[in-house]
Amino acid sequence: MTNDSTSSNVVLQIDNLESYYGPIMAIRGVSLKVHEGQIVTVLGANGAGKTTLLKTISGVMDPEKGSVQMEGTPIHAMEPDDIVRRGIVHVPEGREIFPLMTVAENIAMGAYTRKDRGNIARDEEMVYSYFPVLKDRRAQRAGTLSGGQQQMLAIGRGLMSQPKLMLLDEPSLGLSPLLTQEIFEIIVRLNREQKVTMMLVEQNAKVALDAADYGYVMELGRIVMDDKAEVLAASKDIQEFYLGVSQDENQRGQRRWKQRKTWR
Ligand SMILES: Nc1ncnc2c1ncn2[C@@H]1O[C@H](COP(=O)(O)OP(=O)(O)OP(=O)(O)O)[C@@H](O)[C@H]1O
Repeated sequence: MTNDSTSSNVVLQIDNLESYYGPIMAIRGVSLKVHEGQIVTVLGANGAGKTTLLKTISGVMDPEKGSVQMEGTPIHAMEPDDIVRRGIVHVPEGREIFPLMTVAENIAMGAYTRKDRGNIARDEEMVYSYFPVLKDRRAQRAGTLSGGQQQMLAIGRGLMSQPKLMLLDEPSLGLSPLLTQEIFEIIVRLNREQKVTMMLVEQNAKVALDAADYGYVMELGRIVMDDKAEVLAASKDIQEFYLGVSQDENQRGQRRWKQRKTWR
């Protein structure tokens, strides 16, 4: 099974990727595809290699083997700035906003790689239209924002580079279920309305599969399963390992699963 059921262009293609931290092999022969317009999720538990995969795509880490291609061009030997200029932006785990700078300054920083400087004010307004709370707080230091607002700022700053592909590392991390839902609704709107293709890594399989078109599951640095998001959401293995449903409990478990409002 590969992510080939759509005829749209392949934005990102990864083949047999291997990445290491010193002697530790964190990515073990990963291959995947992301098509234009899709939301693709990579699910996996702590330490599965999701962050390392995103760091290797965005050029923060160099792979030992394999290739990363964007629209057919190899990018795995490029510098991170050049990868941003080509249209891939990485919204890191923990947001990594600039805490002492204001919200407006953080957003302006997102445009640092842009050659076309003409439409920056227009794009700032676009970001504020998705995240009105940031507009209200644009003169406030970013470090004083709540966790959810910082996540919004990290996404907003990423949008300022005019990405074709946004890499999102655990956007739900540390957020309440309600805020997680709100952030994911905005991610889906950005995908549909601003035509930003999304690759998001998550431990929260429920929200990620609800939003995604296609999903890959990582374990110990490998892809162990991939399929359309709705097929993964219905799969027994996914329900058992990632959605907290025990198959041994049979009907009792099934009943409880149906009653649960959230799966995590
Ligand atoms: N800086 C590092 N030095 C050495 N090993 C690391 C480093 N960062 C991650 N690892 C190891 O690489 C493997 C993959 O880690 P990675 O952070 O990519 O996983 P993850 O799926 O993103 O998990 P998490 O959700 O906890 O971030 C793990 O075994 C981890 O211990």
